[in-house]
Amino acid sequence: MVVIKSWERYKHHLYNDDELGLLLDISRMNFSDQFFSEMTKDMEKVYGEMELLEKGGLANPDEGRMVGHYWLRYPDLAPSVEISKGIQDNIADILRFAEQIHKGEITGEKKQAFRNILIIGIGGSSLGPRFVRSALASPRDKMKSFFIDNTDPDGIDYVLGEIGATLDSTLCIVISKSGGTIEPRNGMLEVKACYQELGLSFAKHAVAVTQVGSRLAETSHNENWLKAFPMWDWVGGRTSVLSSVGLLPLALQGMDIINLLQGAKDCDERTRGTDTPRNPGALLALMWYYATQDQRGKQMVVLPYKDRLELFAKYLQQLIMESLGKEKNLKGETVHQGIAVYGNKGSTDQHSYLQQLLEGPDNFFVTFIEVLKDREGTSPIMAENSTSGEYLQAFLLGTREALTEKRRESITITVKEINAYTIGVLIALFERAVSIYALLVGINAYHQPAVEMGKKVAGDAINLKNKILDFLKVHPGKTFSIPEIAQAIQEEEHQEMVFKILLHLTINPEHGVNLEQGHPLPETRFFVDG
Ligand SMILES: O=P(O)(O)OC[C@H]1O[C@H](O)[C@H](O)[C@@H](O)[C@@H]1O
Repeated sequence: MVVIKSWERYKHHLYNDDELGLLLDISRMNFSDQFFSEMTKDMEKVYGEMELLEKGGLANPDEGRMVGHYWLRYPDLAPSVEISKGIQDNIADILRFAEQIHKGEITGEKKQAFRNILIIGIGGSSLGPRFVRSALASPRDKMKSFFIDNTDPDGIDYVLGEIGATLDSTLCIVISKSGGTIEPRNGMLEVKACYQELGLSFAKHAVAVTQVGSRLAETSHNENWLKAFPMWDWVGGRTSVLSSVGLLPLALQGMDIINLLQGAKDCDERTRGTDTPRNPGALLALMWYYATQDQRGKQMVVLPYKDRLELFAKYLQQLIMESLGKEKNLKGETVHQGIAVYGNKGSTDQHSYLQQLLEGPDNFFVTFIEVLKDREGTSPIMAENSTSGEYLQAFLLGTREALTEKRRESITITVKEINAYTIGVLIALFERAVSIYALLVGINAYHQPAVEMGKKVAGDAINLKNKILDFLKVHPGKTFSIPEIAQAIQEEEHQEMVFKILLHLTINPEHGVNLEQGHPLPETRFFVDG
C-alpha cells in the first residue's frame, strides 16, 4: 500500500481553525476519495445521537447514566437548571477556595499558609490533573504539587520524603469519584498516619472530591475535613479533568482554569457541527475508524514533540482504551473493539522505538502533535544557523517523512502554543473523537465492566492471605509445605497463589512469616515465629 502524499491532498484535507489555534492534517492517512461520501449516512446518524447525548439522554445505558462531561464547560447545555447551576456554583466555589488558600485565609493546623498540594487519587482521578499540571506548570505556580496514585508503599514513601518537613503546610486532596477505590483509600490512610506522627490533624489539612453519599464523602464529613467538592455520576473518571477532579488542583496551583474551560467549550462548538470537513473531532474519529475498520487491529502511537505533552499519551491511553476497549457492542454482540494507545514524546522516541515503527509490523498509525511556539522569548542559535526548536521540528518532519516513505500512516495535529486554552482544546478534541468513534462502532464508551474483574480477584487474594496467616498462627514454629497449607485451608486449586503470597509475606516483616528454603523453590516450607 502506498501512502498518498501530495501538496494538493494536504491542502484539500487540512482542517485549520485560527481561533482554536489548531490544524489537523489527515492527508497522510490512506483513505480513498470515496471514504467521506461513503461515511455520510453513518455520520448523519452519529450527529443525531451526539445531540441526544448532549441533551442528557441515557448514553451510558448499562449504568443507566447520562454522559455530561460536555456540560462542564458549557453549563447552559445541561438538561436541567439544577445541573447547570451546580456546575457554575462549583467553579465559583473552587475559585473562591483557591483564593482563600492563596491569601492564607484558610491555613493548616499550625496557622501556616499552605504551600503544597498532595493529590491522592488513581486513574481518571489522577491522570487528568497530572497531565494538565505537567503541560502548564511554571516556576510562578502558587503551590507545588505532589501525587500519590498507587498503593505502592515505597512509592508513597518517596513522595512523602519529597514533601519532608513541609507536610504541615501541605493540603491533601483525596479524589475518588466512587469514594471506595482501594488505592486512594490506602494512600489517604498512610498519609493520615504521617500527620498523626507529627502530632497534626489530617482532617485540618484535607479536602475531598467525591460523589455525594460515597464512603469518602462520609469520612470527610464525619472527620470534619476542610471541605468536600462534588463529583457527579454523569461524569466518568476518564472525562473528569474539567470537573472538580482537575479544576480544584489546577486552580490551587494558580492555573488559568477559566481559559482551560473556554478552550474546551470552543472546541466543542466546532466538533458539534455536522459539516464533517469542518469538524475536527469527526475527522479524527473517522481516521480512527478508517484505520481500524474490519478489525485491522491498528494501534495508535501518540507522538507529541513537546516535553510538556509527555503525559498526554498516558492520559489518552486511559481515555481511549477504557472507553473503546469493549467485548460487546450495544446490541450485545461480541465485537472485541479497541484501539491500543501508547507513546511518549519526540524526539526522545526516535532514539527508542522508532526503529520498529519504521521496519517492524505495520500495525499502527501515528498521531503527531506539533507545537509551533518553541518557548517564551527568543532562542539562541545552536548550530547550522538553527535553534533547538528548529531541530525539534526538523526531527518531527523527518520522522513523518521517513514513516511515509515506509508506507506507514500518520495524522498530524498542530497547535500554535501550549497554554490553558489549547490544552482545553486538545482535551475536548479527543473526548469528542472518542464519543463519535464509539457511536460509529456501536459501543458504550462510558462504562468499564471488565475493570471490576481485577478488583474482585485482588479482594480474593487479600482474603486468601488472611486465611493463610490465620492457619500458620495456630501452629507457631511449625513448618508447612504449599500443598499442606493449601489443603488445610481448602484452597488446593490456588496453590500457586498461596506460594506467591507467602513469598511476599516472608520478605516483609509485618506478619512474622519465615521460610525454610526448598530446592527447587516451590518446595519451600513456611512458618510463623513461635
Ligand atoms: O475515582 P475513582 O472512583 O476512585 O476511580 C478511579 C478509577 O478506577 C476505576 O477502576 C476505573 O476503571 C477508572 O475509570 C477510574 O478513573
